[in-house]
Amino acid sequence: GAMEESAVRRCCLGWDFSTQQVKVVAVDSELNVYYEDSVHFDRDLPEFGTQGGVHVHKDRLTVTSPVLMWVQALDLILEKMKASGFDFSQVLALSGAGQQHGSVYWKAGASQALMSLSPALPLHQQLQACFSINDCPIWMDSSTTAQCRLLEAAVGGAQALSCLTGSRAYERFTGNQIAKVFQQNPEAYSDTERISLVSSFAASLFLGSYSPIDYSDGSGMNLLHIQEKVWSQACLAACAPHLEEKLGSPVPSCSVVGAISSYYIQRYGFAPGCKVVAFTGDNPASLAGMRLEEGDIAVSLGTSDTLFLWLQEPIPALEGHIFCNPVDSQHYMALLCFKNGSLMREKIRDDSASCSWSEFSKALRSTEMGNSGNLGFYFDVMEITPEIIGYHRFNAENVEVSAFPGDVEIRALIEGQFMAKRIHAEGLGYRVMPKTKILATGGASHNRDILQVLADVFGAPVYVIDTANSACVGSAYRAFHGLAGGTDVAFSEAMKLAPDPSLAATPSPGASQVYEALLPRYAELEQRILSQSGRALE
Ligand SMILES: O=C(CO)[C@@H](O)[C@H](O)CF
Repeated sequence: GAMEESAVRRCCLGWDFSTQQVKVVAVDSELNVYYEDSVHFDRDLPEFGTQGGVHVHKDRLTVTSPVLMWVQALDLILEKMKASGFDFSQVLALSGAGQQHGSVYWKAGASQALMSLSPALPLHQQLQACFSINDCPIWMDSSTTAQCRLLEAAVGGAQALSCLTGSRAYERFTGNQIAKVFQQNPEAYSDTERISLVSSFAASLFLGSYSPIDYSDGSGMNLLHIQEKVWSQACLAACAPHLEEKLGSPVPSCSVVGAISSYYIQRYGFAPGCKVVAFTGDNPASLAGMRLEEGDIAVSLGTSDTLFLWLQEPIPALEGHIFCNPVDSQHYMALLCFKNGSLMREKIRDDSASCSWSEFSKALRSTEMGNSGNLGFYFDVMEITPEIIGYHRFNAENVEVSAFPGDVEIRALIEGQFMAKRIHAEGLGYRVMPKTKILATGGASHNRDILQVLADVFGAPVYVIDTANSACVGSAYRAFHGLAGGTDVAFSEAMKLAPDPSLAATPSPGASQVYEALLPRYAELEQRILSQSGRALE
């Protein structure tokens, strides 16, 4: 009735400034998502001429996005929300996410403009002259290989940099991008009073002043000492001069960084006490949205497969990325990317299951766990984890063979993909625990027979979750967590009202015996293939 409709619906907002769009969700105090909206850069802001939200430059290595497009997208989405009658006065707090690694360069004097925004005007008209670089480097850029080599050399090599910052040097990581800006555009660099990540840039828009960089997204820069949670002086010095003063000090990801700027109170009707909780990277925010807990692992089965790990004691390596954990600042998270994901599964489905997923599933059901000792490695494109390409099949005696029968091939592909995931996750310090849950998402997570193999290989139950808005939802959850007291309250405690994921598969009896025997063989054969290709670990 009328009372319910008009009843106070306190909420938190979760934002996502991603590569292709700005998205927002409203989550009520029972942790239900009841509103969402989005602005797509290509479709809604065509004057910027982006494709997929980005500009790929002629050198095909440099990839940027216009910062004023992100600013204008926020104007648009707030106008859309206002036009739809969204009641901003009910927003208790907001947080958000940004595509990782991208960097925003605020021009000297910009903080004045941020602090004195006129509520009569949209943001983009007032921030036009606030950026020393208008085309921001983003995660798809791969033009900084030289800067990566210099940074690794400056700290004693790739493994040393990984121990210090959680990753070897990667072209997209922000420190290397800042180094390139300093080297190629020194005037712009010296005219820069503040450098933000996309996440802390977005938070700054809501704050009306510069928001600090959070530990978790800051871990994606090759600059933050992830154990000490301070900028590494050696990394800063190797990238650019006077960098620390342009970055400001990093903060725990659950920090309340301030109250919303009066600009939003006057222009949109936000409540004066609305809090801003530090924004973070889209992947850390997704970990929060999936409500990953200690011992859990999230497997996103997409074009490439991505693992989200919760780590207590990370083992930095030359593959994968370790970040400070966004919801527990004493712990860590890791990302591991496996490039041969669904495209590889579809290829084997076409070649060995006559293009049919039901034939594919039948083959999995008609073959035994362990595949009678047959093992396969299937990489149509150069794999990232580890760097292997091609098909490699071995029989129970570890003899390489050129082919398997169709159904053996199908099980060898799926068992191999999941054994690789477990082996490389454990290489970063992940350990399956009695309370471990595997959260599966993405296309292949709709195939129950594939999930059964996942449960068997890990010896843990598999749950299916929907992660369509996970970065936004995770940001709204983090806003509630920040409101509830952040570091003093366990995130899982703040999340106890959220809906539970649905159980999809539990390990078959005898699974752990089968894979405890197979996993070391798989690891050994992987090393054999690597050494034959001259890429084995020393
Ligand atoms: O580079 C990445 C993570 O390291 C991507 O997932 C970006 O965060 C996507 F925005």
